[in-house]
Amino acid sequence: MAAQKVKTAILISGRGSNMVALVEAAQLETFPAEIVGVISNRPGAAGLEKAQALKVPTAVVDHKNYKTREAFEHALHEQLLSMEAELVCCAGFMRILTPWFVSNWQDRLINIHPSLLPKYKGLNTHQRAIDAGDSETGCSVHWVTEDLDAGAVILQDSVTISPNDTADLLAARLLPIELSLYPKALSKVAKQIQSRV
Ligand SMILES: Nc1nc2c(c(=O)[nH]1)N[C@@H](CN(C=O)c1ccc(C(=O)N[C@@H](CCC(=O)O)C(=O)O)cc1)CN2
Ligand SMILES: NCC(=O)N[C@@H]1O[C@H](COP(=O)([O-])[O-])[C@@H](O)[C@H]1O
Repeated sequence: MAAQKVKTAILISGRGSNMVALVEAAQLETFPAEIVGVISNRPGAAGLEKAQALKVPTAVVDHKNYKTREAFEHALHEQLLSMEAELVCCAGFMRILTPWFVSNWQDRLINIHPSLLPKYKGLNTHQRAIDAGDSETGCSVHWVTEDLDAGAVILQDSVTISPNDTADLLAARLLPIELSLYPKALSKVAKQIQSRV
C-alpha cells in the first residue's frame, strides 16, 4: 500500500518562485508530498496570485497586524494547523522564527537559503560572497532551528562567481539552481518523514 503523501505548507513573503517549483513538483503522482497551502506574511506578495493560479489554497498572516513576534507566530501556527500541515517549507519567507515556533515544528520545518551554508548566514548573501572574493556561492536547503540558518544542511548546490558579477546577476543565475534543488530536498525530507514510525 502506497505511503500517505506528507501534507506540506509553504511560507512565502514575496514573488514565490521556489513555491511554484515545489507546487509543480508535487503535482507528480509519485511525489511524496502534497502541498496543502501557501501562507504569506505580506498581503501583497506576488506569490499569492501564483499559488491561486495553481489552485493552491492561500492565506495571509500579516506580521504587521500583531504587536509581538510571538503573537504573529501563534496566528501562523493556527493557520498551519487549519491546513493540516505536517511539514513546513520556508521559501523566501523573511521572518526570523522564535524558539517557540521552531520547537512546535521541530524536525518538520525546512528553508532554502541563498548561500553555501555555513557561510553567509542571514541576509545580503551574494554581495558578501562577492566582497569576500569567493570563486563560488550557491544555495542550501536546511532544517530550521532557533539559530538563524544554522540547521543541518539537507542538500546544497553551487554556482561560480564571475569577475564582473553583481548581487543581482548572481541571484538570477542561482535561481534556476534553487528551483531544481528545493523539490529534490522536499522529496528527500518527505520520504524520511514517511519512514518515521
Ligand atoms: N529561527 C529561524 N528562523 C528562520 C530561519 C532559520 O534558520 N531559523 N531561516 C529564515 C530564512 N532566512 C534566510 O534564509 C532569513 C529570513 C529573514 C531574515 C531577517 O533578518 N528578517 C527580519 C525582517 C526582514 C524583512 O522583513 O524584510 C526579521 O525577521 O526581523 C534573515 C534570514 C526564516 N526564518
Ligand atoms: N533568507 C531567505 C532568502 O533570502 N531566501 C531567498 O529569497 C529568494 C526568494 O525568492 P522566491 O520568493 O522567488 O522563491 C530565493 O532566492 C531564496 O533563496
